[in-house]
Amino acid sequence: MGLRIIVGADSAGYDYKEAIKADFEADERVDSVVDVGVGSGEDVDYPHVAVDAARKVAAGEADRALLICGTGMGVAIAANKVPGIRASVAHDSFSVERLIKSNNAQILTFGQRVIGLELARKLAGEWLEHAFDPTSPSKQKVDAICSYEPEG
Ligand SMILES: O=C[C@H](O)[C@H](O)COP(=O)(O)O
Repeated sequence: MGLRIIVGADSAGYDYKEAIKADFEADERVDSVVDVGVGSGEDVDYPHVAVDAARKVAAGEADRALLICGTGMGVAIAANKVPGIRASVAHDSFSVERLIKSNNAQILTFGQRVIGLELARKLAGEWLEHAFDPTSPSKQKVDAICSYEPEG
């Protein structure tokens, strides 16, 4: 079974979001792609898009989200406000891999003003390959992160 992915961006990340969304839609490793915006010409502040996407992931409506803003930092900071979500910017191959394999993060973020489009597309493709191994030594560290979540 393929991945259910959410994509989202503010206006500073719109172009990359559209390009990578098209890549995902053509990728057999992806079962579904849901776009939470922004749309063309739309201007929504990045925290609202990021939290919308993160809430959907936390609710189990998708497996992962890829969020894009100018730097990737704002959407990551906002997404991490949602309980249960682990999100980070990663602009290199090793970090993208470890974000899944070490941190079991559900949300990857990019900065359109920071990396080139072709690198972003390549990293997004690599991201689909990685899976968290719950028998790995990383599991107890992720569990420790989760132990600091506020009581629900
Ligand atoms: O982290 C924030 C993003 O980069 C956003 O796209 C731009 O935010 P700013 O307009 O506040 O710099």
